[in-house]
Amino acid sequence: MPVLSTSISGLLVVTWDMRHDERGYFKQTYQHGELAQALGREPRLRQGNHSRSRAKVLRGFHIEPWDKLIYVPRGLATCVVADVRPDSLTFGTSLQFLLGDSPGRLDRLFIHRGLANAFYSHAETDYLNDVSEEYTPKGRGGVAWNDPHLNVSWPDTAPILSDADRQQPTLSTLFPRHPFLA
Ligand SMILES: Cc1cn([C@H]2C[C@H](O)[C@@H](COP(=O)(O)OP(=O)(O)O[C@H]3O[C@@H](C)C(=O)[C@@H](O)[C@H]3O)O2)c(=O)[nH]c1=O
Repeated sequence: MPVLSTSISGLLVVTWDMRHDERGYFKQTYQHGELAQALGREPRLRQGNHSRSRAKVLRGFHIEPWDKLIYVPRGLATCVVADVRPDSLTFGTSLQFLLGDSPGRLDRLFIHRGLANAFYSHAETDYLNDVSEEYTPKGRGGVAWNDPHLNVSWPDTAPILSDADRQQPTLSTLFPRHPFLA
């Protein structure tokens, strides 16, 4: 089964073998049926996104009302997914993946709506992101990339950030009475 579960429910790693020959390689990046079996429902993909980031860019933790199936076909990115769902048993935990060209992996991550994800580009990096809803700015949120509770060990302490990502709130601001943050 090429779809692996993780310690965070709703976060799946989709991994397929590469077929190499004299021309290069071929690999599948996901298959609808395998994903449906792992999710226990039909995956829904309604929009495809592509961003290119310069080296040292960090696109910070975004919480969005859609599922995401991300892929880094070129470049190298440290991708972090954080559980910021207040009712989740793994609230406040995160998992880190090195995706893209070697030493990164050409895996896809399936990220359920409501989880937060962010990435840092070690080199110029292309980031593909298929999502389950068409874009609307309504309902988008975020968490500070350097939130003290998430305590992510990013490869850079002074990355290039957007204005919005410089101003994202901390978990303590979003959930002031959450018992896990006491
Ligand atoms: C997310 C999105 C943004 N936009 C616009 C809004 C803005 O003008 C411009 C750039 O938006 P942002 O600064 O929010 O882009 P960015 O910081 O790259 O946001 C992305 O971050 C990574 C971590 C993700 O996983 C994505 O889901 C998405 O949240 O593109 C769209 O037109 N459609 C979209 O689906």
